Amino acid sequence: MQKLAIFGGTFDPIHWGHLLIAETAVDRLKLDGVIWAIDRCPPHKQFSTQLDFPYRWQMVQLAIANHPAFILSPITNNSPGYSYAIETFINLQVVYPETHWYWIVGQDAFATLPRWFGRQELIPKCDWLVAPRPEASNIELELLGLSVVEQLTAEAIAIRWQVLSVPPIAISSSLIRQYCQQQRSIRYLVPETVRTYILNQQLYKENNLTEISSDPN
Ligand SMILES: Nc1ncnc2c1ncn2[C@@H]1O[C@H](COP(=O)(O)OP(=O)(O)OP(=O)(O)O)[C@@H](O)[C@H]1O
Ligand SMILES: O=C(O)c1ccc[n+]([C@@H]2O[C@H](COP(=O)([O-])O)[C@@H](O)[C@H]2O)c1
Repeated sequence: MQKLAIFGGTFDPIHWGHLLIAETAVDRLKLDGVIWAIDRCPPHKQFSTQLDFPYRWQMVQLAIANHPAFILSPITNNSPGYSYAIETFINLQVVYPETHWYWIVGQDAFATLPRWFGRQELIPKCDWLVAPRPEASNIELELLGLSVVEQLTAEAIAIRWQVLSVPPIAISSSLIRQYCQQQRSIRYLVPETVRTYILNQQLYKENNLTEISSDPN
């Protein structure tokens, strides 16, 4: 049976931290692939603040090009409204049957897991790989794990999770958006193809979003 991990996120924009997490998962868990699932409309973030989906999709595509184990999710037509992880999972299960599933989350997303929509169905079906945020200590992560397990146990949800040991990397999408707004360099924070795309499209410069034609739908 093949082993696939889903890496879900807003990816606004994708950065080297994301790529290193996914690479570490492939390497450590001997995965056959990582599926990059971009949330069209994340339920926990204000929709109006996201860069339009086609831009984020295009940047992920550029960043993962030529990596044999990285797959851009074929599910791009999330139904109207919020993008829920459970929907992504159900759709991917149809495309990839006979799969042992993993789900990659950063520590901050892991902390919200006990509130995810459809968690009763989703959580037991995946092995959860948790990437620590660089500022977190081992003790903090352990305590977080205990808290998440306790909250889920109260709802009779069983979870299998483990820490994904990633070299700490203090890059976030918000840092990159901030640097762009301040006209600071983002070289070496994102892949060069992504940096060029951001510059050419003049992204993250407040109120200057334009239509592009690469929407996969
Ligand atoms: N540097 C990092 N270390 C560990 N996990 C990370 C890191 N950057 C992102 N993640 C995780 O990757 C997933 C997708 O992240 P997301 O697309 O929201 O990027 P982000 O950098 O966290 O964005 P923002 O700064 O806008 O919150 C989330 O589970 C998040 O916790
Ligand atoms: O489905 C939900 O209810 C839900 C609520 C909050 C976050 N998530 C997931 O959390 C992951 C990280 O999301 P983000 O937007 O913080 O990058 C991604 O896989 C989302 O699908 C999912």
